[in-house]
Amino acid sequence: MTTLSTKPKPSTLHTLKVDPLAPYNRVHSLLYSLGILALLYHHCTTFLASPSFLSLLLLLLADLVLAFMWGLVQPFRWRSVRRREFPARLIDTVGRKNLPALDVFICTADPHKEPPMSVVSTALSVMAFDYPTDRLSVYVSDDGGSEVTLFAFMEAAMFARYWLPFCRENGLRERSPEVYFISSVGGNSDNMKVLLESSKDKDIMGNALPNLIYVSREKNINSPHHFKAGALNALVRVSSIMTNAPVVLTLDCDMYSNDPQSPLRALCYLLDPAMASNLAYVQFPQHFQGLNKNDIYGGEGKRPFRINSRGMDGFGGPDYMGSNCFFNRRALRGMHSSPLAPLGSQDLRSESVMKRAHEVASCNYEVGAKWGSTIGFRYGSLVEDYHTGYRLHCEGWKSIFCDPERPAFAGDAPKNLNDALGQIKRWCIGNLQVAISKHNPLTFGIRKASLPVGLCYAYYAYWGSWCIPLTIYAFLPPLALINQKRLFPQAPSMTKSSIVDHKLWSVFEKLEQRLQDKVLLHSDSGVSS
Ligand SMILES: O=c1ccn([C@@H]2O[C@H](COP(=O)(O)OP(=O)(O)O[C@H]3O[C@H](CO)[C@@H](O)[C@H](O)[C@H]3O)[C@@H](O)[C@H]2O)c(=O)[nH]1
Ligand SMILES: [Mn+2]
Repeated sequence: MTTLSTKPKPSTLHTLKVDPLAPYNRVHSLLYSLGILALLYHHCTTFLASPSFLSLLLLLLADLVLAFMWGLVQPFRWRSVRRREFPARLIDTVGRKNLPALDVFICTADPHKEPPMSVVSTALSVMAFDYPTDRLSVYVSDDGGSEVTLFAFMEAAMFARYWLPFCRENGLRERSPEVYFISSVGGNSDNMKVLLESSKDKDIMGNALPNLIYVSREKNINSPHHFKAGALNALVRVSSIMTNAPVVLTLDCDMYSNDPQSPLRALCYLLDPAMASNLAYVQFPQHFQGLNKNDIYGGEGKRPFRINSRGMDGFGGPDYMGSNCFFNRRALRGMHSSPLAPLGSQDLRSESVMKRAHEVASCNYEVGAKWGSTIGFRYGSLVEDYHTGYRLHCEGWKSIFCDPERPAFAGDAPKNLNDALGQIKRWCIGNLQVAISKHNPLTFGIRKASLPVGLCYAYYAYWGSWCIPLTIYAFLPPLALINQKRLFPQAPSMTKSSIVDHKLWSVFEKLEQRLQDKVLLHSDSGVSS
C-alpha cells in the first residue's frame, strides 16, 4: 500500500488568494450591524405604545430571526478564498508510479428512483479516471439489494473490459435489464461480488482494469442500518480489508466524473506535507445539469455549494457535501486505531478475504463499537454529510475546497416540486437534529472548532428558521391591509421600516453576489501561478 508520505515541495502544488472584496464586505458588515441594532431599538420603543400589539410582536420576532441569521452569515463573507492547484507539477514531483491508491465509494439505494444504468455510468466515469488502474478500486454500495443493479454492474464489468469493441459490436445495449429482473429484489441478506480484479482482469488492449466491487450489506429490522452513513461505513470496512487505499472518494449515484484529472487535483493538497497531517478531505462542488430555465426550485445551489464553501475555506475548510469528496482514510478511522487491516497481498476473490469482508459488512459488526460516533461517517442526523464534516472540524481536522474551472463532477438536482420540497425538508430536519443535540454548533462547535467555523455550521443548523420571517412577512402585511390596520410607522420614519430594510438587504446581497461572481470569473481567467 502506498501511503500519503511522499514528499513533494510544498506551495508549488497549489496557491491561495483571499477575495479582494473581503475588506469591503467587512465594512459593510459592521455598518449594517449598526443599522440592525437601530432597527431593533426602534421596534422595542414603539412596540409597547402600539395598539396592534400582536402584529408588532410578530414583526419583532421576524426581525430578530432575520438579524440572528444575518449574524451567522457574516463569517462566510469575512475571508472568502480562492484556490488553484497544478496537477501537472504533482506528476513531475511525485511521479505517476508513486501515486497513492484510491478507493471510490458509490452509493445507491433505490433502483426505481435511481436507474441502475445511471449508477453504472457513474461507476464507468470514475473507472476512466486518468489514474493508474492498478491502484484504483470502485466499491458500489447497493442499499436496495437489487438484482437489477447487480446485473447492470455485471454487464458494466464486461462493458469496461471490452469497452469500445463491445460498444461497437453490440451497439450500446439499449435493452433494459429491468425487463428481465423486474420481480426479484434481494431483501435483507448480504451480497458481495468482486466483478473486476485489477491483477487479473485486463481490457482488450491488455491493460489492467480497476477493481470493481459490488456490496449490498446485510440489513435486519432488529438493527438500525443508519441509511447512507451506515452504507458508507460498511464500505470503509470492506475496502480496508480488500484494498485499504489511503485516499477515499465518496460519490452519489446521481453524480458522475466530468474531469479525469480530479484525483490529481485532490492529491495536490492531500500529498502536501505542510497540510497532510490534519487534512481530512478535499471537497469539490456539486454542479447540476438539466435545471429548468429559471431554476425555479433553486437547484443550482450556488450559494451553499460554492460561495459559502469558499467562505468556510478561509477558516479551516468547507463542510462535507456528501458527494465529490476525497477523504484521507485516516480521518475516517477515528482517534483509536481500528482493528481493520488488509489481509496481506491475497487475491480479492480469495476465500479468506471474502469471509472477512462479509464479517465486517454484517449488521452486527457495529454493535458496541464507536462507528458513527467517533469513527467513520457520523450517525444521528438525516444529513450525515453535514454532520460528519462538522464533527471532523470539531476534532481538529481541516478541509479544502477545490473548485476548478472545468466542473470535476456533475449530476442531477431535484427536478420537480415534490422532490425539491422533500430534499429541503430532509436537510432542514437533519440540520436541526444537530442543533438540538449536545453538539450544537453555537455551544460545542464554537468551543471545539473556532468562532467563525462554529457560526458557519450554526447557520446551516438553524437554516430551517428562515421559515419564520418568511411566513410572517408573507401573511402579516396583506392581513393588516385587509383589516385596515397600520403595521408600519408613518411617513417620516418610513425609511427605517423593516420591510424597506429587508428589501435593501436583498439588493445589497444581489450586488455583492454579482461582484463576487465578476471577481471570481476574473481570477479564473487571470491567475496562473
Ligand atoms: O439508505 C440510504 C439512503 C440513501 N443512500 C444514497 O445516498 C445518496 C444521496 O441520497 P439522495 O436521496 O439522493 O439525497 P440528496 O438530497 O439528493 O443528497 C444530498 O443530501 C444528502 C444528505 O445530506 C447527501 O448525502 C448527498 O450527498 C447530497 O447530494 C444517494 O446516492 C442514495 O443512493 C444510501 O446509500 N442509503
Ligand atoms: Mn441526490
